[in-house]
Order: sequence, then C-alpha cells, then structure tokens
Amino acid sequence: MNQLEILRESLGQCDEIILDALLMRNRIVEDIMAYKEANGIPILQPEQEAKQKEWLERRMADRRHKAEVEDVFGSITQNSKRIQARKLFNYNIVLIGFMGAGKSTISEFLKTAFAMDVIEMDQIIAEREGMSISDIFEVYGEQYFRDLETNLLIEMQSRTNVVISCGGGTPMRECNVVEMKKNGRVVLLTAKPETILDRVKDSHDRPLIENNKTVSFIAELMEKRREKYEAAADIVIETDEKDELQICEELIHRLRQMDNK
Ligand SMILES: Nc1ncnc2c1ncn2[C@@H]1O[C@H](COP(=O)(O)OP(=O)(O)O)[C@@H](O)[C@H]1O
Ligand SMILES: O=C(O)C1=C[C@@H](OP(=O)(O)O)[C@@H](O)[C@H](O)C1
Ligand SMILES: [Mg+2]
Repeated sequence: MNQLEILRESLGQCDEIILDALLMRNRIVEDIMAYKEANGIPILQPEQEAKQKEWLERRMADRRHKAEVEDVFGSITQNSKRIQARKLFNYNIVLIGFMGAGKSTISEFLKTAFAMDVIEMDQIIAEREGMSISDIFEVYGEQYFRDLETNLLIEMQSRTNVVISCGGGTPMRECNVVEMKKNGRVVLLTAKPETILDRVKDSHDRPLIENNKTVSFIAELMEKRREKYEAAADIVIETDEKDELQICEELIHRLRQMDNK
C-alpha cells in the first residue's frame, strides 16, 4: 500500500467508528425517551442541551476545527430531536385557539424542542400575498383571507410531523376542521379573556380586536367561537399562568395518553 492508500484506509476506519457511534447514540436517544415515559419523568429537559453545549465548549477550547466540530454536533443535536419527535408523534400537531392563546409561541417552542417544521399559517399567507394580515382584511375582506386559510390547510396535508399554527379563526369553518384532522391531532389552547387582553394589548396585527381591546369584547367573541373550538379539539390545554415549558409538557403527555388508549 502506498501512503495515500494507507491514509484512505485510516479515514475509512474513522468513518466506521463515527457510524457505529451515531447508530448507538440514536438508540440511546430512543431509550432515554422510553425511560422518561415509563417513569413519568418530564420529556422536555432544556437544561440537558445546555450541559452538552458547555461540555463541547470545554472540550474544544483552543483546538483546531472548533467551528467544524461544533457544526457536526449541532447537526447531531437537531437529528436527535427529530428522532424524538418521530417517536412521540407520527402525525401533524395542529394548534388552534383564540387570538393570544399562544399558538405561535407554543409552535416556536416545539420547533426548538423537537426540530419540527412550523407552518405558521398567518405568516405564510402574509408572505405569499406580500402584505400584512391587517392589509389583506382591509383590501380584500375577511372572506378572501378565510379562503386562503382553507387552501393552505389542504396544501399541508402532504406534510407530516410538522406543527401547524392556525390563525384564531381557522376552525370556524367546518371544512377547515375536516382538512386539519386528515393529517393531524388538533390541540386547543385556551386562556381567560383577562389573560388574552394582557397578552395582546400591545400588538397591532389582529384586525378583529384592534379597536376593541377590552375584556368584554374578547369574552363575547370567545363565547361565540367556543363551541366550534371545542368541537374541533382532540385535546384542550388551559394556558393561564403556565409557561411555555409547562404547556408543551402537558401537550406531549396528553397526546401520548390519546395514542396509548
Ligand atoms: N403561556 C404564556 N405565558 C405568557 N405569555 C404568553 C404565553 N403564551 C403566549 N404569550 C404571549 O402572548 C402573546 C400572544 O401569543 P401568540 O403566541 O402570538 O398567540 P396566538 O398565536 O395564539 O395569537 C405573545 O406576546 C406571547 O409572548
Ligand atoms: O381570530 C381570528 O379570526 C384571527 C386571528 C389571527 O391569528 P392569531 O390567532 O395568531 O392572532 C389572524 O389569523 C387574523 O387576525 C384573524
Ligand atoms: Mg399567531
């Protein structure tokens, strides 16, 4: 063997070691998940990821190829999250609820925790139309916006293992609920009108309440929608006085309970 062949042989041995380690690591990720579930331990433990980052930082301090190694570990972390997500849910998670219930916030949290893609319906519609939700309402009217929502839901049926963050009014149309349920479990997030007002009072991207930011207006609209929200929901999660981690943990737990029935 010449020098080049020897080097390539060594490289191949490294790849074998990496491959075996990766396969072992992925199995351990699944085992940890199973252990947590079997023993009632929280699935989400964000402090663990921070510890792993600190470990890598320490180990790679002043070493060559730090950025490259960090990139590989970043990818390993993301893929571990995907493995966990797929083990937990083999469907889309569809978040519904009143404006300010936390649909967008919880979607982002799930994205960070499980590397799931998020379909933020309002955002995609606004991007495609090249204008804000408020402008779409003003220029084309609510009906036009609602049609865009229906079309987007149908389009999303070809995706799996994603979080769909609906607009607050999306489940008001029965056909939308039918489309959501074809590929997803529907999670209703709720909050008291006082909580909602507190959360939305400083934002200006919700045309339906822009000039009516009062507890009584919110309570009335919420009551009008309640029946349809509840009919659409597979599970309901109250979000008052809970943080994102608590809400997501409850969401995972309740969806798993549903699956195990
Ligand atoms: N559980 C929560 N606790 C405190 N604030 C929250 C919570 N969930 C959402 N918020 C805040 O409320 C506001 C509205 O949340 P958002 O996720 O945009 O609601 P939605 O998408 O349902 O309209 C945001 O400013 C967000 O930070
Ligand atoms: O409740 C509604 O009818 C709406 C809720 C909004 O989304 P959020 O619930 O994310 O605020 C947005 O889709 C639009 O302003 C209409
Ligand atoms: Mg939102």
